[in-house]
Amino acid sequence: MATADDRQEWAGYCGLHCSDAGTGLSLDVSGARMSEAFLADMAGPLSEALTAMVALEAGTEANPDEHRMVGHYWLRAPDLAPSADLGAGIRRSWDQVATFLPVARERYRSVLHIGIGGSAVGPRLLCDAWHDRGGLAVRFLDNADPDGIDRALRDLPGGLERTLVSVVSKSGITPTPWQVTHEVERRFRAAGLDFAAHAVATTVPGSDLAQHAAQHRWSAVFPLWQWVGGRTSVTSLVGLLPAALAGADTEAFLLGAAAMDRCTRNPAATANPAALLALSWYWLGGGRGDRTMVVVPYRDRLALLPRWVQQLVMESLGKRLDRSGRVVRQGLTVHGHKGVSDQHSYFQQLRDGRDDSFVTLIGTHRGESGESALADHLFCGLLGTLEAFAERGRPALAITLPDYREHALGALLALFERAVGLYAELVHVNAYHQPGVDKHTALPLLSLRQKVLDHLTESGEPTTAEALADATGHPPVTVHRLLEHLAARDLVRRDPGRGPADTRYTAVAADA
Ligand SMILES: O=P(O)(O)OC[C@H]1O[C@H](O)[C@H](O)[C@@H](O)[C@@H]1O
Repeated sequence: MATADDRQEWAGYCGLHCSDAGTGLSLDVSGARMSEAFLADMAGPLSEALTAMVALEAGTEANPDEHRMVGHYWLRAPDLAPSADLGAGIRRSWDQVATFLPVARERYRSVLHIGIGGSAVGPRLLCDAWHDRGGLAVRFLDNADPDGIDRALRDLPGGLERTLVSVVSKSGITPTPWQVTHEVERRFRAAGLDFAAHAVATTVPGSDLAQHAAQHRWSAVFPLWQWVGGRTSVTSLVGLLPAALAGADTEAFLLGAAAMDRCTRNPAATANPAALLALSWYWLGGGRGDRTMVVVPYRDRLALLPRWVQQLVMESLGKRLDRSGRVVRQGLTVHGHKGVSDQHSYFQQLRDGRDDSFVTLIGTHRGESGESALADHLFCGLLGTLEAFAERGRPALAITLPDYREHALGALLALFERAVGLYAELVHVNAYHQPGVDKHTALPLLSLRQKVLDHLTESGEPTTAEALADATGHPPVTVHRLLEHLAARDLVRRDPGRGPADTRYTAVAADA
C-alpha cells in the first residue's frame, strides 16, 4: 500500500517526467525536488532565456566578447543558418568528408587524431562509444607527452605507412597540437615516410594550420568556422570526421542532435528537457553553482562523457564577469566517471558526507544486441542509486536513453549543449568565450629552459638558482623548479646543498 510520501513522490515524478518520442530520451528531475513556487518564479527568466536562444539561432552576435555568432545548432540543421551561404558551407563540409572516406578507407587502417580540448574530448567520446563500427582504428594524441605518443604508435594497425594523421585545431595556433604534430612528423621522417601525404587538417580557413597544410601540400584541409566553439564542435567535422573514419553513422548522429534541438525549443518548460535541466541546476546550486554536478554514465562506452560535459559546462559557465560586466565568479563544477564502478568509490561521500553535490545518472536500456542479463544488473545499479540518494535526501537526476548508438548519443550531447546555453542565460553569463584559458602557459618556461641551459653551458661553473634568476630575469622559485626538472632529466648536474638556496647546477650535455 503506497504511503503518503510515496504518493507525494509519485505526483512530483509524474509532474516533471519528460520523455521525448523523437529521440527516446527520458529525463527525471524529480530528485531535485524543485518547489512549485520556484518553478513559477522562474517562468519569466526562463521565457527570456528561450527568447535569447531563438535570437542566437537566428544568428545574432550571441558571443559579444568575441563579436561572433554562435552556430553549433546549424551544424545539424544547415537550413537554420542565417544565410544560405553558411548552410551551403556546412553541407559542403559533409560532402568533403563523404568524398574523402572511401579514399581513406582504401589507403589507411589507422588514424592518429591530434588535437586538444574541444578538438579532442568530443571526438574521443564518439570514437570510444563506437570503437567497433568496423572502420579505421582511431587513436588520440591529446597531450604533450612523448610516452603517450609512443603508446599510440605502438602496435598501430598497418603501421605508420597505413596511418592517416588528422590534425584538428580550430584556431590553428594552439601550441600543444603543433608540438605533437612536429613530433609525429619526426617519427614519419625517421621511418622514411612522406608525412604530408598522410596528413590532413581541420581548422578555420586562413589559420596558421590551414596555411601550413597548404604550403606543405598536406592531403586535405577540412573547414571549421569561427562561430563554432571548441566545446560545442562535436557535431562539426571535429567530431564527424573521426567518427566517420571509425565507421560510425554520422548522419544518424546529426539527426539525433537535430531531433533533440527541436525538442529543446519547446517553450513549455515541463516538455523541454533542456529547460528542466537548466532549472534543476539553478535550483540545486542557487544559481551560483553551490553544488557540484556529478555525471555518472552507466555504460563503459560512455565513460568519457563526464569529461565532455565537464569542458562544456565549466568552460561555458566558469566566468569572472557576467554579461553586464559585474564580477560574479560564476561556475558549475563537474566531475564523474561511470556506474556502477563509482558506487564503490566516492559515492560514500556523496551519500554520507558533505551535502554539496548532485548526481546526474545516465543509463541506456540497450547495449549490444543479445547482451546478457548483466545489463539489468547495470541498470538496476542506476535505479538503486536513485533510491539510495532519495533515502538520504541527496539530489539525483536521471537521464535514460534507448541505447548508446549514434542517434541517441547525438540527442544526449545536444541536450547538454542547450541546457548549458539556457542556464547561462539564467545566470547572465556569456557561455561562448573563454577569457580564462591561456593556450601559451608553457612557452615562457620553455624559453627560460633554453636560457638556463645556455647560461650554464657558457659559464661552465656550478651556479645557484638565485644566480640564474638574476642572470635570466626570472623569479628564483621558477628557476629552481625548472632546474630540479632539468637535473632529473640529466640535462644539468645537481650538487645538492642543505636546501634550494645552496644547491648548485652545472651543464652536462648539449640541449636534448
Ligand atoms: O581547437 P583549438 O583552436 O586548437 O583549441 C583547442 C582548445 O583550446 C582552448 O583550450 C579552448 O579553451 C578550448 O575551447 C579549445 O577546444
